[in-house]
Amino acid sequence: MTEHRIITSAAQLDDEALEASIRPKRLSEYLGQQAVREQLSIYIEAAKKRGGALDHVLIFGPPGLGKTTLSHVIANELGVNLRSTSGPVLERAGDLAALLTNLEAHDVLFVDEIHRLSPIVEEVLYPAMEDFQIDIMIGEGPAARSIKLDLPPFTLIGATTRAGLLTAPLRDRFGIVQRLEFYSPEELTAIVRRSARIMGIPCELDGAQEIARRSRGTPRIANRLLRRVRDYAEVRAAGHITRDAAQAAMTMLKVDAEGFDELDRRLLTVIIENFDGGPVGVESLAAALSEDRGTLEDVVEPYLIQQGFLVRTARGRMASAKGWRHLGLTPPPRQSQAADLFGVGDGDA
Ligand SMILES: Nc1ncnc2c1ncn2[C@@H]1O[C@H](COP(=O)(O)OP(=O)(O)OP(=O)(O)O)[C@@H](O)[C@H]1O
Ligand SMILES: [Mg+2]
Repeated sequence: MTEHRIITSAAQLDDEALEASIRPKRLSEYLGQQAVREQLSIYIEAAKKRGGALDHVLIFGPPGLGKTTLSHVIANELGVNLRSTSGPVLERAGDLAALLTNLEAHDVLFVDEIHRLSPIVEEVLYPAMEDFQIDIMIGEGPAARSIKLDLPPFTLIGATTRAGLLTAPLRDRFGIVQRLEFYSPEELTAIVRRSARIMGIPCELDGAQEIARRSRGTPRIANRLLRRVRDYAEVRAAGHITRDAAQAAMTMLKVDAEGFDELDRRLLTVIIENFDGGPVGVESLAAALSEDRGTLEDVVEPYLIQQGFLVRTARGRMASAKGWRHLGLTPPPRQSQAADLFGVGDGDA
């Protein structure tokens, strides 16, 4: 059911054609993420000056924040090719070896969902990352022997929503680690305006702001909401995205003032009504919502936690006082104290 969420941060098919034209290609078009951009621009320039490959880069953060985009931007800025694959696709050691031996000097190999690499493939990656070498097995049985192959110096860019699931030896081999943060409403406003300009949609500042505020800190959601608001505006508002048109469209889409949709509200409601506001374990919560645990942890919770509607404690999830109030409920005294004052982090709220 998550696939049908208008504000889902997972990629959807109908987005793809438009995405290609909207997706930033240079660092200067990559809005927000100030710290990440500053650091990377220095590392990229230094690598170019040295005439060497950029150090390996690990990018992590919730879905839709721009990990894939940033990887392409890095390759563009370096002026090299990007070869793309993903953890689950690389089933055998040979799959990775084939990719690696086809790289040109200083190319980028992008591995999406790098936390899902199989252990065998990961073993091949270690010497490749460290010494630009791989061991290949030739033949089978008693006659089999392994030969060492030299690789051109390359840059591995790994992306993941779950940095915590990476093995330590893999994590340690990345010289540059960048965490993407949720975007501010101002940054998202700039992203919406840029996308609208590229798509040729007249969009007023307060229309863009309204969309930005409801985008859960996520550019992918901002761009998706923009397209749906455009549809609405074309039919009801002469194609012009104003604040009123944006509000009306999002009311129709059941995206509320905080940018929450049914699933966000259902999650808070279930914690409050079924579990007295928590704490409740993620498994019980997933069962009560008939949702996949991974979806809750990767897609739904991070924004609710970042915005302080939900608190993760050692004993499970709790709705904060803000969470109660969002649903129009009065938080019990215990809730407002425990969750808001002491609940942040792993304390025993
Ligand atoms: N910094 C940014 N500035 C402008 N647009 C952005 C930025 N980051 C992402 N976007 C837009 O958001 C879309 C989603 O980004 P992207 O696909 O890179 O996310 P992701 O982090 O790789 O997500 P996933 O975890 O699902 O793979 C992009 O197609 C792009 O149009
Ligand atoms: Mg991606």
